[in-house]
This record gives sequence, C-alpha cells and structure tokens, in this order.
Amino acid sequence: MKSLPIYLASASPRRHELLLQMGVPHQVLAVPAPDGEDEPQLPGEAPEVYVRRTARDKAIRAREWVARQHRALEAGALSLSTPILSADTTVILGGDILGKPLDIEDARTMLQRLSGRTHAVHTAIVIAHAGVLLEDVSITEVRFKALTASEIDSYCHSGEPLGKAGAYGIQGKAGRFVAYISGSYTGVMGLPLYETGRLLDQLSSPKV
Ligand SMILES: Cc1cn([C@H]2C[C@H](O)[C@@H](COP(=O)(O)OP(=O)(O)OP(=O)(O)O)O2)c(=O)[nH]c1=O
Repeated sequence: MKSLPIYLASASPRRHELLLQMGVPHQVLAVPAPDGEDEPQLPGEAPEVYVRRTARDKAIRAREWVARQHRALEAGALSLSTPILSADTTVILGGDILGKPLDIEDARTMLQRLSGRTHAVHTAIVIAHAGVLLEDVSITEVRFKALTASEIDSYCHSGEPLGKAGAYGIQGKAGRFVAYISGSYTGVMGLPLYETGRLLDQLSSPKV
C-alpha cells in the first residue's frame, strides 16, 4: 500500500478512526456540507448506484473545495496532487433506502422496521486522484433480532442513532441487536478496510 498521505473528505469520526486503524497517514478535510439532509434518491435509481453517486459527489465537491483554497495552496498547507478519499453508507430494507434519521421519532420508526429482519448496508468509497475517480462498493447483509419497545426506546435515548444511516451503530450499543452479519463489519461502520486497501493499492499501480 502507498504510504503517501491522503485527504479524508469526511466529517465521520468513524472513518477517521478506521483509517488510523489501517495506519494510513491522512489529513481530514473540513469541506463544508451542502446541508444537513441526505441526498435524495433519483426516481428508479438502484441503491448501489445511489450510494456510488453520493460518494462520488463528496469526492468531487472536496476536490473543487481544495482547488478554491488559494491561500492554503500557495502556502503549501494543501496540495492539489494529494489523493482524496470519500465514502457514503446507506441501509437498504426491502428496497427502501434508510439514511440518517431526522430526529428521535424517525429513528424509532427505522428501528421498528429493522427489528427481526435482514437488511443490507452499502458503503461506497471513492478516491479522486490525478483527474481520475477510483471507486468500489461493499455490500453487507445484517440481521437484527426482534427488538422490544423498551429496547428501541432506551436505544433512541442513548443518542447513538442520530447521524448514522439506519439509525444505529454496529460498533456501539446496537452491536447486541445484530444476530447475523455477512460481509464487512468495517463497511457497516462506514469504511470497508479491505476495499479501501485495494483502492489505495491501485494508486501505486502504473495505470493511475
Ligand atoms: C449502519 C451504520 C452507520 N454508521 C454511520 C457511518 C456514517 O458516518 C453514517 C452514514 O452517513 P454518511 O452520509 O455515509 O456519512 P457522514 O454524513 O456521517 O459523513 P461524511 O458524509 O462527511 O463522510 O452512518 C455507523 O457509524 N455505524 C453503523 O453501524
């Protein structure tokens, strides 16, 4: 894997921690988010296509933001030649995309829907480098146990559901809701390490 530093275009502390876990030197870019809400799905757009598009949009937005930081570029604090990594995570249940809950009530509804059922977690990752976008997606199947009303209630009041796709974090208290998982645990958390490592390896290949 290339040891050159990269930029992480993400406000997600999980993604930063997972890159640290991989030992990838990186700097988190403070790219302003367009607004608090998730990007809407286009009519007829498949979940995998949606998640790839939203991850690509984040990388492109970050690249354009870096290009506008004239002072920092001149001072050498930022560089246009540093690869930019972005990601997007979405929960899919019965064909519906569950993004981040708007509030506790929305979180409660999502958790009620996930209870006792199997859903998929899609995480797309994109690296923008030298005018090229490298991308991959990890798809993981997750089955939740049947949740009681009081489990949902106390989880909603833990504060964990907000800011997370599907209103849960597998790495936190919701870990006990997960009866079965097939795929990538780190992909569910927001940055699949295997696929990320593979994309970083491609950066050092002569094709890029
Ligand atoms: C399902 C699940 C999601 N998540 C998180 C990962 C992501 O941070 C979040 C999904 O939202 P994203 O829109 O993918 O990412 P983000 O808004 O948090 O950060 P950014 O766009 O700046 O990169 O849900 C968990 O932490 N654990 C989980 O088990």
